[in-house]
Amino acid sequence: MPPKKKNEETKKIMLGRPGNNLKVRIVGLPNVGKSSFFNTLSQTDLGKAANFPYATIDPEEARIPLPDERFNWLCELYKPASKVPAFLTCIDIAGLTAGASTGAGLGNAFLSHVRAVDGIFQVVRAFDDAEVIHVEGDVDPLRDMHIISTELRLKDIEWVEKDLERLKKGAKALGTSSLAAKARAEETATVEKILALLADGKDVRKGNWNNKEVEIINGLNLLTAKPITYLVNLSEKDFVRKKNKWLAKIKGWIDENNPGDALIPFSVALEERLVDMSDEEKIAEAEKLGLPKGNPSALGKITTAGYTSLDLIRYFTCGPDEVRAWTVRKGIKAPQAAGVIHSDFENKFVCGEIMSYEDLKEHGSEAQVKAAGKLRQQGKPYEIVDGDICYWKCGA
Ligand SMILES: Nc1ncnc2c1ncn2[C@@H]1O[C@H](COP(=O)(O)OP(=O)(O)OP(=O)(O)O)[C@@H](O)[C@H]1O
Ligand SMILES: [Mg+2]
Repeated sequence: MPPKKKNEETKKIMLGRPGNNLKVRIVGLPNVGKSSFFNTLSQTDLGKAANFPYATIDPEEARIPLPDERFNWLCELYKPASKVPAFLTCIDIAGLTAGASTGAGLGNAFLSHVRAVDGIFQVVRAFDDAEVIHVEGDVDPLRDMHIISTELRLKDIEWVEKDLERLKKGAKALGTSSLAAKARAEETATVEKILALLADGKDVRKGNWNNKEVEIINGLNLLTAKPITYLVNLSEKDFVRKKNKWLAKIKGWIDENNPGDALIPFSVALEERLVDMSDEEKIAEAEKLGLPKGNPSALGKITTAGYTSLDLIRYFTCGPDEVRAWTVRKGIKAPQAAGVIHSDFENKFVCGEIMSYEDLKEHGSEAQVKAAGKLRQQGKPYEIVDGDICYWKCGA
């Protein structure tokens, strides 16, 4: 008989911190449009956009509601007193310059800010505007991407080298035979593997890791393990005509260096004009510009991409008082998902009454979903599916 597949192999641990309140940080060179982007995203002037490098010094944080048709539909159905959509927490930051890993610009403080988040929105400047100073002298997104990627990697190398030193020092005291010594040797081998990958110019999230290695990587909280969504900031004109001399090259750079990372072209200049418009005005604007019917803003797409890059999904709780989306990490089990609402729901978890969004949409009401036998009682082992509608039951 072939050996049974171990549970461990079928269930892959994810890179990154566990948890449901994950954050992305906007990263990029100075003066590429980060704060202006952040402002439009949060519809506030928190980011202090200004036409000079390093206009942003203190990080600013905003919670960005996720566009969500399922949520809108549920609100229509339940007509609740309170509506709470899913959010992505997004933070603005000062610009990063070449040499940051060794302390240039606002170097080390900057990199420690990046360490504190889970994902990265990297704003890449591809708009020409002589009025807006470029710290490197001219517009060259590939050079800029190379600078950021190098700084993040150099910082990781420094971090990993320190850890390796620590491991080697401790190893002597442990001797060779104990269990602890064996574990230490395994950890050292993994850290050496990480270092080799980084030294080869690759980002940690692009490596091939088994679960044990992922746990060690997660413990190190490395910068290049965090997912990146590349946001290419175009002039409004280029965004509208979907043409820019850099776009194909940027795509090529990502394919070569970080295959699979999302690339989203947008225009901060256009977003700034749209931000004060009503929905109808935005649709009219799209028509005027010759863009596809609907809202011409890329912000919804960007927020969704950031959320997805963090492996986040959401479930809903619905009733006349409130329709609410709860963000959880993919792979989460029912009790932990319930615990996002209240720790008692997790500690005294009994079961969940769960239906899928699709079933509710098909049958039109909870009662009919129940009549169709599709409202199910789920126990502790149940893994939440994106779009589940849950009602938790817990003991006294
Ligand atoms: N697509 C665009 N077209 C034209 N100008 C733009 C575009 N995007 C941003 N700008 C302009 O670039 C300037 C710098 O923007 P912003 O302050 O947002 O940059 P930043 O990346 O936050 O800079 P810092 O690193 O200094 O905080 C602003 O004057 C802004 O209006
Ligand atoms: Mg700024």
